[in-house]
Amino acid sequence: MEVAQRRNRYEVEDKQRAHKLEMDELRHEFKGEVDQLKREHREALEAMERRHRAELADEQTHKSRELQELRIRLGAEQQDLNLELLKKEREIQDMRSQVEALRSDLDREQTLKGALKQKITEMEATNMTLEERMRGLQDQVAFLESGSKQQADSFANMQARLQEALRIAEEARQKLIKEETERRVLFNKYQELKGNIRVMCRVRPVLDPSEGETAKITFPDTKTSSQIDVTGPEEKSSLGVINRKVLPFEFDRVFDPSVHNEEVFGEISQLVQSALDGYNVCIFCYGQTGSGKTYTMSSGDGMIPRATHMIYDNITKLQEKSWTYTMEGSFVEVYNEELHDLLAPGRESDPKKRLEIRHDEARKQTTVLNCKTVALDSPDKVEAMLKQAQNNRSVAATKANERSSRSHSVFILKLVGENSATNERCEGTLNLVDLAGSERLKHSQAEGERMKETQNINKSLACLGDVIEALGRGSAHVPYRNSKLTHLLQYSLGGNSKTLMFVMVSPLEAHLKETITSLRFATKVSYSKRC
Ligand SMILES: Nc1ncnc2c1ncn2[C@@H]1O[C@H](COP(=O)(O)OP(=O)(O)OP(=O)(O)O)[C@@H](O)[C@H]1O
Repeated sequence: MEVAQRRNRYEVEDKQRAHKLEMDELRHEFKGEVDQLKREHREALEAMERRHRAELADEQTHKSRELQELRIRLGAEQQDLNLELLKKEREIQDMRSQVEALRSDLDREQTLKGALKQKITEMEATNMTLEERMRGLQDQVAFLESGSKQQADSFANMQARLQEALRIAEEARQKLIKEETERRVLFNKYQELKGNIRVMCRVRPVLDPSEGETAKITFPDTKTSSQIDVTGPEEKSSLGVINRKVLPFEFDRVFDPSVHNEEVFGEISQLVQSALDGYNVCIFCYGQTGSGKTYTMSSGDGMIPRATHMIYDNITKLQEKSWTYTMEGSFVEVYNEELHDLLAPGRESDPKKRLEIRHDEARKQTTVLNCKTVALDSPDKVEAMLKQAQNNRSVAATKANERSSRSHSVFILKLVGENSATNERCEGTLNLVDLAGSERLKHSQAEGERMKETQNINKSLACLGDVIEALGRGSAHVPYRNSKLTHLLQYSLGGNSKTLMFVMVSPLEAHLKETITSLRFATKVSYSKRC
């Protein structure tokens, strides 16, 4: 049993060993097969990968070639499109220019159409007028053909009507001329009622604050503007009280500093009219240096240019009343009681050409022998003349120190009017006088030439005051011959002449004394006419 068991065990162990060998062999075989399969599989995979890679590379090459081609094609197409776009833009531009051209053509056409329409309207109107005229002519032809009796009647009728119209026109003209003569008489009466001597006062404005303190000047009469009140300098009473009196002055008119030359001329224009009507007129500007005499008289819009412009206007209007005027101007200066021609300076140094005053007693007219007169047939000539006189005065000023304020200048305007219908004649003179500065220099301070000048100015201004005063009082003796100025103006101061004295006043406190002296002088002149 044991042997059987052992044999069995040997057999089992043999079988196990054989099985194990078999198993190992099988395992070995299997492993070999698996490795082989793995190798084959890997190789197949690798081959497949290589193939796929190659295919992918081929595909990529193919696709990139296609892409390249596509890009090239797109680039070409883009270029074509750009070219097309440029072409279109050029076409649009061309079309725009065409539209513009068409539009301006249209505008032109429309303007042309408008003009043509207007022409047609005008031609239609002309046509109508022509048709009317033709009808009239046809009527005339018919009338002429209708027998001479009717024609003669009609002609006589027309002539009678024409004569009647001419008679009425002549009557109206005569009436107009007569009315002008009457107007002159009435106007002169009105002027005489207003006074043949008038005194007005003008206060100039302060030109700059640096001029100094202003004087206390008031204008209480706002209705008639005829009063000026000046607060005088300080005065000490007998009791030692210091006081300032208000000094009232009254004139025909007082112009405050705000008044312009235009308004001042409004007051004197009636006197200019009187000169045109054949009366002699004198307008003086009196006052201390710098008070505004030259500004009022001969500045660009002063009395002289305004007066001449007014005269030109009126002369033109008077032509329809058969009046024709000639106007002549001269400009002289009275310096140291001697006459000088401001339009021909230096001529009087020749004794034969010295200026001399000649009076025509019968005509009551004055002429200055050897004095240059200028025919003033246009306003330009007046301006040129004023400029020349101004230049000549300035030349003299450098020679004789402030000559303009130390001499009297007289602008003489002679106006001669003739009426062809009535044979009336009138001769008037307008004298516009810018007097020398009226400030009183103390004689002790002035010497030599200056003293002579001062004496002459004081004398001539006092003499002017005396003459006007004597005329105002109606005195039998008027001292014209006491000064060159009054002698020159003799026929423009007396009789039915008109005189206006402007007293010019400075607004400054520093000039207060001169202001009061000037106002007193003017009051003396003004009161005399009321006596
Ligand atoms: N009403 C005014 N309005 C404005 N400025 C004025 C007026 N009046 C005078 N003036 C000015 O005052 C200054 C002095 O005036 P203007 O020369 O007329 O004085 P005048 O009295 O003529 O002096 P003179 O005797 O020295 O010639 C000038 O500069 C002028 O322009």
